Amino acid sequence: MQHVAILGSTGSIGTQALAVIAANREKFSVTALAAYQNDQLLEEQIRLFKPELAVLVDGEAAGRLVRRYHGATRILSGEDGLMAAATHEKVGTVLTALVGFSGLKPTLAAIEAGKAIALANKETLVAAGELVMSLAQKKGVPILPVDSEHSAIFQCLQGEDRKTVRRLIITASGGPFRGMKQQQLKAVTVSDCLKHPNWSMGRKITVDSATLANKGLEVMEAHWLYNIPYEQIEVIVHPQSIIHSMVEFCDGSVMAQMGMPDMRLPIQYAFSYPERWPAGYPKLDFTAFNKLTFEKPDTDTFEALRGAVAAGRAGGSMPCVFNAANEIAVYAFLNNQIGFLDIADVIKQTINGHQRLTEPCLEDLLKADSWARQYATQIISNDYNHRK
Ligand SMILES: NC(=O)C1=CN([C@@H]2O[C@H](COP(=O)(O)OP(=O)(O)OC[C@H]3O[C@@H](n4cnc5c(N)ncnc54)[C@H](OP(=O)(O)O)[C@@H]3O)[C@@H](O)[C@H]2O)C=CC1
Ligand SMILES: CC(=O)[C@@H](O)[C@H](O)COP(=O)(O)O
Ligand SMILES: [Mn+2]
Repeated sequence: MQHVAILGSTGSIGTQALAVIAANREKFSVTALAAYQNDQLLEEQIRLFKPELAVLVDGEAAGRLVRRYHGATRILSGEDGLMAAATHEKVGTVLTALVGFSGLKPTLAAIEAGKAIALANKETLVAAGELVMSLAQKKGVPILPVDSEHSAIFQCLQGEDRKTVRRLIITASGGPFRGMKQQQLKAVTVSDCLKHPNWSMGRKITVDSATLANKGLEVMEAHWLYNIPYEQIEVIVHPQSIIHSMVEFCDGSVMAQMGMPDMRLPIQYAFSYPERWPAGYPKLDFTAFNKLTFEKPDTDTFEALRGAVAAGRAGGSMPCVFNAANEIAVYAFLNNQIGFLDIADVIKQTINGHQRLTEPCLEDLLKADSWARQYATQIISNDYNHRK
């Protein structure tokens, strides 16, 4: 029986993780659930999964839940509540499915407390890969990938000697604007952007997929998860999202992991590893997908990918700053404060304004993150607000 905590239980990954658990009820006990403010959905989840602890970071939302709910689950709020869920003594595995930099502190706390991490929150590794991976190594806890590409690579690497890996090939769908040039991208709307061709996901990652920043974040995530230099990580556009990523070995042999674009698969594998459990999710029909195609990413048009890889290569505090600027720019875009192409521009300006720290500690990264958020917010209010 696995005792799990799900941080971000009301989101796209969180709800799919609970679907995996519901389909394998005898294997799991859901000990803690945490979300930001969706008290209605969290209450439903409490009634279904009966956790010992449920957390809403937002105090008002937690207050609403406390007034309505009178069962056995303890309800907490705020950052302290989130930390309590991440470190609950009965929990063995913590699924980190919060969105953004907010995942970092609870993930570090969970590792410190010796929990296995099923990691969906890629921003944690982007912002603080060195700290997270070295703490995990020190504590002897596994970081099990949930992100589909990293799960694919993890599966391809099973039983292989890491020294024989020549390169990781990360696939990208290309997003809803694949093939477009900057002139066309000037006019795209939030609603165009939220129509991902293959995956149904939260709003932030869906915008990241459209700018290709998601692929840049994933390159950094792979660098830290698999301890592999950037020169050995390649991105290839594969519009069908059937091959989830590949590993090329020193003899030229390439292993690929394939499947329907369905996050329940990698989520389940992160929970079941080292076992593989049966599942009733839709299976791949090769006659329906009889053409798998590949192209080079257009980094002149989708500049965020090139910027992310450059930030990753620069290292130190730069990836953390890239991530923070991206988060601010994405939410500004979602709030119609800036256009689609401005996202990459805000990131670029923030990166250019940053004095990189070479070996940042956690406090340095927290400062770099908040500096970048303020800087990017200032750019948006100075440079873009007057254009509207
Ligand atoms: N969705 C997907 O298919 C994939 C997602 N990922 C990664 O997984 C992570 C989650 O993505 P996704 O599920 O799409 O996101 P969603 O926006 O759908 O869900 C985010 C979840 O995190 C909670 N949350 C948001 N901010 C905070 C905060 N400050 N403190 C505590 N909880 C918070 C939300 O609560 P509330 O609902 O109450 O606001 C919600 O439960 C991201 O890092 C993403 O990049 C990776 C691969 C695929
Ligand atoms: C499902 C998943 O893992 C996402 O990160 C997905 O990869 C997004 O699709 P893109 O390939 O368009 O970024
Ligand atoms: Mn992914």
